[in-house]
Amino acid sequence: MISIVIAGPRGNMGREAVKMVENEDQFALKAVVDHRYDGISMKEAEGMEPLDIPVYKEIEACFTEEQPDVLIDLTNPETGKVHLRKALEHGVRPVIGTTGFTDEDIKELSAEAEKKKLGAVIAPNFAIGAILLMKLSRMAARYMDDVEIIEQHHDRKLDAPSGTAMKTAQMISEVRKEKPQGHPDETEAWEHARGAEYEGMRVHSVRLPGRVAHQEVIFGGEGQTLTLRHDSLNRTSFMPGVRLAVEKVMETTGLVYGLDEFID
Ligand SMILES: NC(=O)C1=CN([C@@H]2O[C@H](COP(=O)(O)OP(=O)(O)OC[C@H]3O[C@@H](n4cnc5c(N)ncnc54)[C@H](OP(=O)(O)O)[C@@H]3O)[C@@H](O)[C@H]2O)C=CC1
Ligand SMILES: O=C(O)C1=N[C@H](C(=O)O)C[C@H](O)C1
Repeated sequence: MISIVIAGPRGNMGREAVKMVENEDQFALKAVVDHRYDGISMKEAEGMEPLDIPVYKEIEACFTEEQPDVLIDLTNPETGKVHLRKALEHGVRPVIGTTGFTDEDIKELSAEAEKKKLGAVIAPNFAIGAILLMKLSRMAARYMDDVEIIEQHHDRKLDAPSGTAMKTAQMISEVRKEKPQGHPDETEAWEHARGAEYEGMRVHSVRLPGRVAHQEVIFGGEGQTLTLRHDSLNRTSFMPGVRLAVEKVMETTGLVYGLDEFID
């Protein structure tokens, strides 16, 4: 049995994660962390599943003598970083779905997990299709090195570019030599018209009500283009990946950034 704490249980992702954990026989939900409630049970809190599970404001309250095995964090980048560090300090394995971390953050958090000799996962996208999109993009970039990424999300999203777009660009850069794209003399009459830039690749972030989570990776070559696209149509699409991350974090040591390592 894997004992789990979830941070962010009222959120879009947190609500789905609570349901998933409750439905899996090999998982037990020990407590949830929500900055708006403390010392009550989930069934007494507005916007939570009607469960008899304790809610704490501070994550330390969950790390009592009966330690959980895993923390799932689905909050925001500032909170996610604090939670990851505190989990490691208490010997609890973090699975962080929260996005908005910089390359520096990942390096620092990776060193901390290594020092503690504990498994940790930061997964910018839990959807299996999105992970395949990233892997296929890396494969395509070996042959087509002109590439732009367009990610689209709901307009409640805090971070840009999405964690998925950042990880995709990083995976592409493993095989693509850094180079500028577009016309060498191109100009922008309106600032940011060409989007964000990562090693010469351009990344465009669309935020609209009605969207959930979508990404296109477009490769261009002489007389041809290749478009790879993934769409998450609801948050349930992320749950098989959350389940996989929880199972894998129990078997690993050090930080794994992205579920691509777990999918052959
Ligand atoms: N890896 C993946 O596959 C996916 C990752 N995400 C990422 O997950 C994160 C959450 O997304 P989503 O569920 O849509 O966002 P929501 O805004 O719907 O949920 C976030 C929740 O966290 C709560 N929260 C904020 N601060 C704290 C805190 N200190 N302690 C506990 N809870 C806190 C918020 O409460 P309040 O509203 O009161 O502030 C809110 O209920 C984002 O970073 C998003 O990018 C999203 C989808 C998939
Ligand atoms: O905020 C979201 O919704 C999502 N965030 C993740 C990201 O930033 O890539 C994963 C998915 O795209 C949904």
